Amino acid sequence: MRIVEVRERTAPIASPIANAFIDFSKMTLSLVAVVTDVIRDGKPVIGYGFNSNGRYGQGGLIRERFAPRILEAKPDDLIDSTGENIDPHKVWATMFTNEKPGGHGERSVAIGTIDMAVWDAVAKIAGKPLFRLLSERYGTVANPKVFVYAAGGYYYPGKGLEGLATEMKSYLDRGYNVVKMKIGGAPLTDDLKRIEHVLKLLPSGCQLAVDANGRFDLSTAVDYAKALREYDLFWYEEAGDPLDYELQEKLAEHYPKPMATGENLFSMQDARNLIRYGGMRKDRDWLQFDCALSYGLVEYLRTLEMLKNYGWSWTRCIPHGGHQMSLNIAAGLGLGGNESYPDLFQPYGGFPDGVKVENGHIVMPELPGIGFEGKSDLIKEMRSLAS
Ligand SMILES: O=C([O-])CC(=O)C(=O)O
Ligand SMILES: [Mg+2]
Repeated sequence: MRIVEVRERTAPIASPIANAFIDFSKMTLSLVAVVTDVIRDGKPVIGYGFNSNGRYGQGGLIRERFAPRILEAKPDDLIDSTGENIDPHKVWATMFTNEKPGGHGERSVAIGTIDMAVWDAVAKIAGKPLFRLLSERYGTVANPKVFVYAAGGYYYPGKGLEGLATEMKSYLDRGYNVVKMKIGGAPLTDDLKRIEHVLKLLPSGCQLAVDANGRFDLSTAVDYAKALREYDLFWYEEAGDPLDYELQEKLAEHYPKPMATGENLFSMQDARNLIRYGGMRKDRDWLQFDCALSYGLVEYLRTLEMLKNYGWSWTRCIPHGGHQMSLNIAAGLGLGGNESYPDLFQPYGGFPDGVKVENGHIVMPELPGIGFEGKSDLIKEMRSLAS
């Protein structure tokens, strides 16, 4: 068996929203199809992948470096010991040929996108949902019930407090019990009004998380911490620059409640620096590393191993990105849950058709691969790339 083609298309996911650092008016992503010569139900197995929002499409890197390396490799160098399936670790090593360590840049996004498509193909060839394949391979107990929270609450031109309240209420109406909103794009006093407006409408048992998208210096992060610690927030996310581990560590002195970060750490080594030097507390803080931005599941497995070695439970991981790949990892390997964008970045985010959120959880359907075939608007886009 062999990989016969790797296709990429850069697609828009633009919207007028803004967080504290960027707007999404020109946002794109890469959609990838990995075409194999394995036939299932009379058709070649094709794996699909895409990168998470926030880092733009990676067509240049994929076309110039990573797809050619896969296609130039000897087919036997990419398959596993059964001879009947692709070995994602070997594909990863092939993509990483002649790449220096460190300075990860955005090649981690390009590789992560192809890696997603490879795992989709591997699970389809095995004829099972990816989360079942992962639990079998890595000795974990699969749990198809996954915690999900609703992310949104962006700064929208013209959207006042009422617009924010309507949005948050609509997430609660759809079964979520944790909702997330942006902070740091307005002065502290305005953000506190926005937060209090949302807190007022949350029924008991529901919680709010806030996300500053790396906007603050230490003193602003501390000012926010002093105000935010008066509330009962689900978490205070990405207060300062994602690579400023000292800021994160010092902030903990002022914020005894849960914090979250990690979506902009793109390698096991960066994640390890956060664990070593960021003062993150394994009894309450949350880790948001997103495989689709950070070299894929092959690297995420290394990150999970690192966490285990530092005594962190995988249940402290709730990845960024809101894609079905991380849902499978959560269900298969026992993460704490996954992000979800009920109304944003469609058709890429979300769940297979018919999957409902109940009391903040979804149940994974038993679809082969990652499950993209179960989401009709998404698979239509994907098939249009492959055909
Ligand atoms: O606004 C963004 O870049 C997305 C983000 O931080 C999140 O989903 O946590
Ligand atoms: Mg975030």
